[in-house]
Amino acid sequence: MIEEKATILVVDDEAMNIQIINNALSKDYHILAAISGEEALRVARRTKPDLILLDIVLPDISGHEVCRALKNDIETKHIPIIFVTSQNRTEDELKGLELGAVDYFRKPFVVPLLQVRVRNQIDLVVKTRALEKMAWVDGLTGISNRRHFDKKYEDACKYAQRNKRSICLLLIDIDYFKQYNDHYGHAKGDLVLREVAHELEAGAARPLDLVARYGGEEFVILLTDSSETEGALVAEKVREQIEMLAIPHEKSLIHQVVTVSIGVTTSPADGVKFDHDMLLNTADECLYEAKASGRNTIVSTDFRPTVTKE
Ligand SMILES: Nc1nc2c(ncn2[C@@H]2O[C@H](COP(=O)(O)OP(=O)(O)OP(=O)(O)O)[C@@H](O)[C@H]2O)c(=O)[nH]1
Repeated sequence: MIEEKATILVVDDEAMNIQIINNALSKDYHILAAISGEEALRVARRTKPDLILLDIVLPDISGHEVCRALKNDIETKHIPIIFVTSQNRTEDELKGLELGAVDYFRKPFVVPLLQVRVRNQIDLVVKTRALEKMAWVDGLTGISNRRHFDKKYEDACKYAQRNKRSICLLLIDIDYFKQYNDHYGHAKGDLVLREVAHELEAGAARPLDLVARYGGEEFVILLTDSSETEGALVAEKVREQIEMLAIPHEKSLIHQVVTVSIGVTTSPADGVKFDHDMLLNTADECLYEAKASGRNTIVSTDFRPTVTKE
């Protein structure tokens, strides 16, 4: 379920039509209104509504153009659009559907029909989101899984290159976890993975930070728009927080509690193209060094990955 009321953007240049739709739907949904095509684009980009009811004839650009623009924008292409119009020409209906609208209905409104068709679309939005979430989430820890990380990582690298920003990668590995499992059992090991994941999320809590389970007992944190100093600060904070959880680990060779080692690296901030896999390799090398230098520590480098030619 969408926890709060779903938001529907109603685009119509006639106040009376907006009023009718508002009366029919506002009990169950949060209604936003726009009276022109340009306003619709602005509101849709800013608020990302769950559904758009879009008139075709508008005073500036047509509803078809609004639909095309929204479907061409990565931020809004997923928003379902229902055309609502007094035009009843089949070619208009066809054009709307071909542009990516999910449904089409005609004025004057039959209110119960409007309500049912809107509810069906919102139900679909809710189910799709639940499925997407399942596909992205690691079942054991509830944080993002590797697939989600891979996607977000690619997007973040492109963003960094385009905008001359740097991103930070932190690879985190639990120390002597095999010994932990062997001594305390796999179920207790699972609990540790959950606690560590929780602590990582608390330590990298900015809206654009991403914490994911990278492999068995390995995690990754992606910090968008962050310098090497910031990356090292976050790494040191989470390392310390995990140590302070004081989860007993009798078989650890360094400490009698669960600890982590962390490799940190940062991408170039000058917009130069870099090899995304190599950045990950660099973080992995740092992690290896952190393990080799005694564990329960971080190793950070400003190593610049090899520039790729394109
Ligand atoms: N409980 C539990 N254990 C897991 C899971 N996935 C991987 N592991 C365990 O994680 C352990 C990883 O062990 P190693 O790669 O040898 O690393 P380590 O013992 O932590 O040693 P260092 O990294 O060198 O400190 C293995 O025992 C895996 O079985 C999981 O989902 N649950």
